[in-house]
Amino acid sequence: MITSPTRCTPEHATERPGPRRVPEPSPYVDLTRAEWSALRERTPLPLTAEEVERLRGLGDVIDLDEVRDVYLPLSRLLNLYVGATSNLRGTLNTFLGDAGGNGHGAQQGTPFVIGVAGSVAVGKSTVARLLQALLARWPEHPRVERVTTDGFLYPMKELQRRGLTSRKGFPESYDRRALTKFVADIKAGKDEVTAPVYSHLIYDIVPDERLVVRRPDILIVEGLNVLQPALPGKDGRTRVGLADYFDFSVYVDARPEDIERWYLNRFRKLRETAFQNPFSYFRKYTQVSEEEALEYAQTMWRTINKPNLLENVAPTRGRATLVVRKGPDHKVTKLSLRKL
Ligand SMILES: Nc1ncnc2c1ncn2[C@@H]1O[C@H](COP(=O)(O)OP(=O)(O)O)[C@@H](O)[C@H]1O
Ligand SMILES: CC(C)(COP(=O)(O)O)[C@@H](O)C(=O)NCCC(=O)O
Repeated sequence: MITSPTRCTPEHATERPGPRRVPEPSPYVDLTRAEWSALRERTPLPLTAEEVERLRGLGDVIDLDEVRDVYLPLSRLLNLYVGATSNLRGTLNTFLGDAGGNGHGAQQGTPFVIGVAGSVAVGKSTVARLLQALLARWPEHPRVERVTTDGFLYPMKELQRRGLTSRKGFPESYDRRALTKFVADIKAGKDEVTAPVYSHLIYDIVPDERLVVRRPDILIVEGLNVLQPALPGKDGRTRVGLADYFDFSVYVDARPEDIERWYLNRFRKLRETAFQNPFSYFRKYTQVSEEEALEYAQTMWRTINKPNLLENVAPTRGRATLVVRKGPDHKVTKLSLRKL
C-alpha cells in the first residue's frame, strides 16, 4: 500500500516509511464502474424510449441503468474499433495497390468478429444479445449477427462414441476444426457460411438444420471456449485457432460462487418454463420435486461446469481484449481493457 503523507499522526510519526510500492505494470487499463460509466457522456446515440422497449423485448431481465452505464459505452468502444479497422484496411489497400487479391483490385472488407467468452451461466448470451442490439443501431454497421459455439458440439451419438457425455462444454466436446474453419471462412470474406444448430430442447444437434451467415458487418461469436488456444496438430505443430480471427474479444467474469447461484436460478426458472415442453430433454425434472431437480443441477455444476470453468475457461481470461467483471447481482463492478 502507498504510504499517505496525510496519515502522519503521532502513532505513525515514529514509523519509518516503508518502500513505496509501485503497482506491477499490467497489459490492461483497469476502470472502476464509475470511471467507465462516466464515458457514457461521450457516447452519442442515447437510447430512445422505443429502443428501451425493444431491449426489454429481448426477454432478458437486465436493468436499464446497466445498459446505459456499461453496455452503451461498450458499444461506442466497439464502434471505434470497427472504424479504426476500416481505416487500417484503407491503409492496407494503399500498400497493396493492384496486388491486393492477386491483382483483382482493392480488398473488400470482411466482417468484424467479436468473441464473447466466459463460464456457463455467467451471462454470455445476455451480453452478446445486448451488444447485438446496441451495435446494430450504429449507421456504420447495421448488420450484426450472433452465433453460439454450441452448434459445434459433437452430436450426442458422437459424444457417446468418444465417452464424452459428461464432458459437454469441455474443449474436446467440440468439433474445433469445423468451428475454426467456420470463422476462418467468415474472415476470408465468403458470401455465405453455414454452421450446425444446437437445441437446448433436445440437448443435441438438430439434424438437417444449418444457420446461414451472409457477410454481416459484425459477427459476435459467443461460447465457453472461444479464447482457447488451438490444439497442436498430430505432427505436434501449432495450428491456427478460433481466437486468431477475432478483431475484439470480451471475457465475462464473476466469482464461481455467484455463477453457481445464477446457474441454479436459471435451472429453477427453466423448470417452470422451457422444461415443461413435452419434447424437452429435461422434462423429467418437472416431474420430481424442486429439491430433487436442484440436486441434479448442483451435480451438473459441481462435476461438469465448475471444473470446466476452473480448468479451461478461466485460464483464457488474460487473452481477452476486455474483461468485464460482475458482482453478485450481475452488476458490472470493474472493466479491464487491453492496452495498445
Ligand atoms: N445483467 C443481468 N441481469 C440480471 N440477470 C442476468 C444478467 N445477465 C444474465 N442474467 C441471468 O443469468 C443467467 C445466465 O445468463 P445467460 O446469459 O443465460 O448465461 P450464459 O449464456 O453465459 O450461459 C440467466 O438466468 C440470465 O437471465
Ligand atoms: C451447451 C453448453 C455446452 C454451452 O455451449 P457454448 O454455446 O458455450 O459452446 C452448455 O450450456 C451445456 O449445455 N452444458 C452441459 C452441462 C449443463 O447442462 O449444464
